[in-house]
Amino acid sequence: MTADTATSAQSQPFQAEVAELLHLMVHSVYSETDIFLRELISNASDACDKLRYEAIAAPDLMADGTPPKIRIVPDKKAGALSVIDSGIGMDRQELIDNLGTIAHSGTKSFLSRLTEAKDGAGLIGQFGVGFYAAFMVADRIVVTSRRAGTDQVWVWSSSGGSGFEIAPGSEEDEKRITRGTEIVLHLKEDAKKYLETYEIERIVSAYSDNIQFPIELVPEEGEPRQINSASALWQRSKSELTPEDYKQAYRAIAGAFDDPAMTLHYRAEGRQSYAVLLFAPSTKPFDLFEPSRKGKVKLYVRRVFIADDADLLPAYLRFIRGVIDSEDLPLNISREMLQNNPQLAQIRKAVTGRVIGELESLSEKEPEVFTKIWDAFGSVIKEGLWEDYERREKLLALSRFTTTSGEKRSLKQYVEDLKTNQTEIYYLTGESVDRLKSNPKLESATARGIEVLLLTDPVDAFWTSAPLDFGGKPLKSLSQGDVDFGLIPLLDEKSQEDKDKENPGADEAATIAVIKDTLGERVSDVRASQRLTSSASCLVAGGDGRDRALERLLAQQNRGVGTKPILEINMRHPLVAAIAGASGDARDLSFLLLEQAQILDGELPEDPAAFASRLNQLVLRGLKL
Ligand SMILES: Nc1ncnc2c1ncn2[C@@H]1O[C@H](COP(=O)(O)OP(=O)(O)OP(=O)(O)O)[C@@H](O)[C@H]1O
Repeated sequence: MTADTATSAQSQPFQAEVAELLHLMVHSVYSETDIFLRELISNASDACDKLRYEAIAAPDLMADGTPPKIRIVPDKKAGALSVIDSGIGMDRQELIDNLGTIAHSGTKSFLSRLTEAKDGAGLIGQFGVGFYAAFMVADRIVVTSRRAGTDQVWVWSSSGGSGFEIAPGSEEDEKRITRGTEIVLHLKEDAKKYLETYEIERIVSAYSDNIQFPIELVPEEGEPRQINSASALWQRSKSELTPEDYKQAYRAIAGAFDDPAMTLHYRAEGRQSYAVLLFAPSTKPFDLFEPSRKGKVKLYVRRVFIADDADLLPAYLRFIRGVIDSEDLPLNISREMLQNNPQLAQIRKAVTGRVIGELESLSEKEPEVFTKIWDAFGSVIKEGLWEDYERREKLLALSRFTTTSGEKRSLKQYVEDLKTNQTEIYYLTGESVDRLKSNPKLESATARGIEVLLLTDPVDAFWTSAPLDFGGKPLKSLSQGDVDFGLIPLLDEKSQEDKDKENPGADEAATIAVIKDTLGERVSDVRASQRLTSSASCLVAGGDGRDRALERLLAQQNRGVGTKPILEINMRHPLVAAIAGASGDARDLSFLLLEQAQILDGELPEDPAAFASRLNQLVLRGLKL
C-alpha cells in the first residue's frame, strides 16, 4: 500500500462480470427482492463463523468479549437500512477482491445463463447472487469494515454502475466499528418498505430463522430485540421439527431457493458422536459439472463451523447439501489434518452408507420423489459406478435407465423381464436416445424382443468400460465383441424362415475375403453379423477393445489410442450378397459398407468427398446413365 492509498479515496472499476451482473439486476423488473436481506444475513453469519474459527488459534481476536452477532437497523429519516455484524471483517484488499469481483464459479455460470435467458429476472430468484443482490433495492451502498485484530477501518462505497470507491474510515468510523462489517443500504424509493420492522421480521423468520448467531432488530423506537431462534437446528430432536423447519433450514444452509427432495437427519452415537443434517436438492445447480467436483457439506465441531470443503462425501454425492457436526474432533483441526484424519474417514464412510441407504429406501417408498433426484443428479451418481468399487452393486441397483422398453427402468425390472435363455444385460452407448433407437446394432435384439439400455450420458462410456454384472448377469455392449443371440427365440420365427428361403444369403467366405482385401488396414476384421437383420453393416469394437462410444469420446480429447473397429456385415442383405459377384463394383461397395456404418455411428467417413463421389458413381451406374 502506498502512503497515498492509506490516506485518500480511490476509485476502482468492477470486474466486467460484476458490472454486467449489476446492469442486469438494475434493469430487470424482478418482484421478489426480499432475497437481498437473506444474502446479507448469510454473509454476516459466514463472517461470524470465520471469526469463531480463527479465534480458536488466535483467541485475542475475540478478546473484547463482544460475541459474534448480527444487527439490523432501519433508519426512516435517512431512508437507509443497515446490516451490521461483529464477524471477521475485511481489510482494504479483501474489500476490493470480494466486493469487486465474482470468484464464485456457480455465480459465474449463473451469469452466463442469466444473459442468455430471455426471462433473466425469473432466474435471479432461483439462485443467490450474494452481496450484489442488494443493488436490487439500494441505489447506493456503503460498506464499512474492520478486519478482526487490525487497527484500520475501510470504507467501500458504490452506486452500482461501473465501479466503486475505497477510502480509509474516519475517526468516527473507527469508534463505531471495533470489529466486523457494517453495510448501509440507501434504499430506492420503491424499496422503502424494508424500513418497516414487520417487513424485516417477516423476511428473517421466512429465510434466516436458522442462522446460528443472534439476529437483533434495532428499531427506531423501543429496545433492540432478537428476531431469530439462533439454535443449531441439526442439534434439535427430529420430533420437535416440522417439514417447514427443515425446508427453511435447507434454504438457509445451502443458500438454495428450491425445496429439498430428501432430508436425512440423525445423530450417531458410539465410537464417535456426531449430528448429521443432509438434504438432496430438487433442482440442479449450475456448477454441478465443475471440474473441481467439490462437495458442499459443512463440517462443524461442537457447533463451530470449521470448513465447507472437507470432502465429507465422495464426489459423486457432491449435490448433497447440509451439515455434519462432530463432538469428538479437535476444534483446532487444520486443513491438512482434515485430509488425513482417520476419524473423519470413518464419518465419511458411515455417512456415505446412510445417504445411499436413504436413496434406496426413497426409491422404494416414494418413487416419484426419487425420480426427481435421479433426473437432476443421476448422471453424477453414476460417476460412483466407476469410482466406488465397494458400493457399485448398490449404485447399479439405484440407477434408472431409458431402455428400448421404457423410461426410468431399474436393472431389477430389466432382470425380471429377461427373455428365454437370455443371460446377459445389453446396452448401447451413444449421444441421444433417438439416434440409438435407429442404430442397426439393435436390430437383432429388437427382433427377439430383448430389452436394451440406451445410455447417453458422457459418464456412461466410462463406467461401462469396467466389467460389471448385476445379480450375476454381466452387462454387455451391443457395439463390442461377439454377441450371440442364437439361443434366444425370435419373436416371429416364421417370417425369418421365409426371409431365409427368399434370400439364402451370400457366400460368406468369398464375400468376407473381398471386403477384407479392399479395406485392408482400415478395419481389424470383417465378420458375419449376429446383430443385424435389416441394415447392411455396422462397426463394433473387439471383445477386449474399448466400447466405440468411449473410443470416440477419448478421440475428441485427443486421448484415443485409435483401436481399429471390426466391420460386421449382414449376409442376408442384398448389397452384401451382391459383392462376391460384383467384380468391378466390389471395391466401391465394400467401402460403402464401411462408410455407412461410420455414419450410422455418428462419425464422418475419413474422406467424405471420396464417399460422395463413390456413392454418386454407383447410383449413376445403377440408373445406367
Ligand atoms: N459481512 C461480511 N463480512 C465479511 N466478509 C464478507 C461479508 N459480506 C461479504 N463478504 C465477503 O465477500 C465475498 C463475496 O460475497 P458474496 O455474497 O458476493 O458471495 P459468496 O457469499 O462468496 O457466495 P454466494 O453468495 O454466491 O454463496 C464473500 O465470500 C466474503 O468473503
